This record gives sequence, C-alpha cells and structure tokens, in this order.
Amino acid sequence: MIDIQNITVQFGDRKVLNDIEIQFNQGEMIGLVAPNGTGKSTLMNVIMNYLTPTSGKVGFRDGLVYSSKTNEVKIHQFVSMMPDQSDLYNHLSGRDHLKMFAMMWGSDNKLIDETIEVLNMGHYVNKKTGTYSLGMRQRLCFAMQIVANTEIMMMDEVMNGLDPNNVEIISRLLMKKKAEGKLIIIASHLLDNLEKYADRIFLFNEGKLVDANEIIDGFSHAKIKTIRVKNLDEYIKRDLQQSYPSIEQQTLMNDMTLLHLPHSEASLLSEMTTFLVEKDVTDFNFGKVTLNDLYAIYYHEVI
Ligand SMILES: Nc1ncnc2c1ncn2[C@@H]1O[C@H](COP(=O)(O)OP(=O)(O)OP(=O)(O)O)[C@@H](O)[C@H]1O
Repeated sequence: MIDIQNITVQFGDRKVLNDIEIQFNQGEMIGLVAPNGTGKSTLMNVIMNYLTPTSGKVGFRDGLVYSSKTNEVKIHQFVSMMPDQSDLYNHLSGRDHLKMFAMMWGSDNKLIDETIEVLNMGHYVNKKTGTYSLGMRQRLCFAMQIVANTEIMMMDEVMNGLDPNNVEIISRLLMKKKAEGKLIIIASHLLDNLEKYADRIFLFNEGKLVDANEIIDGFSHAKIKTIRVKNLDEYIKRDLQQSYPSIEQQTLMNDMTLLHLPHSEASLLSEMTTFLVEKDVTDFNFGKVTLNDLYAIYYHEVI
C-alpha cells in the first residue's frame, strides 16, 4: 500500500505536483496518463525518495515513511522502480544483470530462468547487453524488476520500443503479478493497453491527479452510451442536432465524432443505427468512450 499524503513538488514558481492525496492498494494496477512533462516521473521519483518533495510525505505499510536512511533501506526492499536502459552495463550479459538483481533482493534463483523463458530471452540473455537492440534492452530492464519481485513495482514507459507480441507477453506477466497481490504503477502513453489492464487510471492536470471516472461518469463501466463515427459530414451533424438535441456531439482532432447518448436503451441504439445507415454512414461503432477519446477530450484536442 502507498499512502500519498499532501505531496507538493515545486520547481521555481511551478507546482508540478500540487497537494496530492491518494492511496494505492496491493493487488491493483494503477495507470498514470498525461502529456510529456506533466509530472508522472516526478511522482514516481517522490515515491522512491529519489526526489524530496517540497511538502507532504509518502507512507508505506507498518507506518514506514522516508524519515531516515534506515527506513529508506527497509522501504526499498519492497518497493522498486524498473531500471532504465541507461542503467545497463554494456560489458555484462543480461543474465549477469538478472543475477545481480536476484542477489540484491534475495530472490529465488529459479525466478531468473522462469523469467527468461516467459519473456523469450533465452537466445540472447547470455550475450553482452552492448549488443542488444532497443527492444531486447527494454525486456531485460523489465525482467530485472520481475526478478526483484517486490510487493510494489513502478514502471515508467515499460512498453517503450516493444513490438505488439512483447507488449502482450509483458501485459500478461503483469496481470499474473497483480494476481499475486503486487501493487503495480505504470506511466504509459500506450493508452489501449492501459485501458485493457489497469484497475484505476489517473490523468494529471495542473499538478493534480484526476480519476478517469471523474472526467466521464462511468468511464470504466462497459455500458454502451457512445457512438463513435469517423469523418461525419457537417450537414449530418446538423441534422442530428435538430432531430436529437439531447445527444451531445464532440469531434476530436482525429476526425472521430463521439455521440454521447443520454441513456443506453436498445430502442435509441437501433434508431441511431437507422439514422446513420439511411445517410450512408457506415464507419461507426457503438461502445464506451475509450481512453484515447478521453485523453483527446481532456487535453483539449477537440475541434
Ligand atoms: N529537477 C528538476 N528541476 C526543474 N524542473 C524539473 C525537474 N525535474 C522535472 N522538472 C520539470 O517538471 C515537469 C514534470 O517532469 P516529469 O519528468 O515528471 O514529466 P513526465 O510527465 O514524466 O514527462 P514524460 O512523459 O516526458 O516522461 C517538467 O516540466 C520538467 O521540466
């Protein structure tokens, strides 16, 4: 568990984090989403005590806080941050790195071989990391954190440079870790992936963390209350506005128009299907607002 208590981080006159108060629990996957430079890494750095906040504190289990070096050592036994690719030693192999992490966190050596197998790293793990591609290095960094096997795992852009198959493999392994009761916090721009796996998603706004459900009511529930239409003509939008004034329209920068229905009754859904098909509109789907939509709406990429 992490209890973030009134954390403020100020650089110059800018409050990157402004009096943040939130709890994250074991067995949860938390997604942090925001444009570049809004404070995701800053928050993780405060949780790791790499950065001392201007005010506030972070509490962990057994009432532990970063009040001394001894406490920091205790906390870092169960909280870890995924290493960065620049932390790798080019002259050592991937296996050397995994052994080092297993030793530092006192993990079972069996976990090294299991992780290598799950992440399909067998063909390269004994070579020096200086010879690895970007995706190979990224998988190794992830593997190192899995081998550390801490109760709380934080990852900044874990999916960077990974192909779709590896994104899926890593996502499944993360789900397994979550089921084991780990608390996983991920900052990511891979919104489809986060939406699929995260239990709670927070967006940053002017130093505050905002729950996605507060932005659009019931965001995480699968109720059909939205029709997403690609390239909807202006005259159809006007027709729709006149015939169905209670349906709110929102057109995003990517030319996707969201039609927000006041309720999700089957009769309204079939009425809307008929309306669109009669106007030769076929590129649409019913669903919920996606995290990609929500992001575009929230960060004002609306026409
Ligand atoms: N040590 C520092 N001194 C001054 N400003 C800083 C410092 N660290 C971060 N910042 C500023 O704080 C803001 C938030 O940075 P942060 O690294 O947390 O962003 P982020 O959301 O993680 O971005 P990205 O998606 O690019 O990783 C940025 O404007 C950054 O320039």
